Amino acid sequence: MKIAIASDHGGFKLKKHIAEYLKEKGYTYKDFGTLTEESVDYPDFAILVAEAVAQGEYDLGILCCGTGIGVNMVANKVPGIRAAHCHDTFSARMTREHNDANVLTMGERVIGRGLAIEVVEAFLQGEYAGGRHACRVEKIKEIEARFLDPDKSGH
Ligand SMILES: O=C(CO)[C@H](O)[C@H](O)[C@H](O)COP(=O)(O)O
Repeated sequence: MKIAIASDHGGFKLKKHIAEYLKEKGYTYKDFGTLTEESVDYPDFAILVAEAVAQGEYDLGILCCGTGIGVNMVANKVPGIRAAHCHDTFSARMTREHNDANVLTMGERVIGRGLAIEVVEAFLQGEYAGGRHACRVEKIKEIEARFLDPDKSGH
C-alpha cells in the first residue's frame, strides 16, 4: 500500500509524527510537503496528495492542517477523491468500510498525537465492504460526473 501525505504549517508537526509512525511500521509513503513550519496555504499541498491518489499513483492519502477542514475541502474538489474528516477511530474505520474513502484529513489543533495515530491505523486497516454500500458510492460518483459533464446534469 502506497500512502501520500501532506500538510500546511498548521498540521506540520502532526504530519511529521504520522510520517515517523508510518516509517517505523514499514509503510511506503511520500511526504508532499510542506517541509517547514513557515506559513503556507493549505490548498497548495492538499491538491498534491489529492491528485496523486486520484491518478492512482498512491492508494490512500493523509492530510493535516490546523483543523483538517481546509485540506478536506480541497481534496473533495478533486474528481475521484472521497476525503473523510475523522478524529475518532470508529469514523475512520467506517469511512473506509462504507464510503470507500481514499483520503483521511485531521487537525493538529484538534486531536492529540496518540489518538491521531490510532485514527490513522484504523483508516489504513479498514477495508471497503462493498455490498449494499456499492450502489451508494456509485451514486456519489454519478453526482460527481454530473458536474464534470454538463450533458449529464439534467438541466
Ligand atoms: O484551513 C484550515 C482551517 O480549515 C487550517 O486549519 C489552516 O491550517 C489554518 O487556517 C491556518 O491558520 P493560520 O492562522 O494561518 O495558522
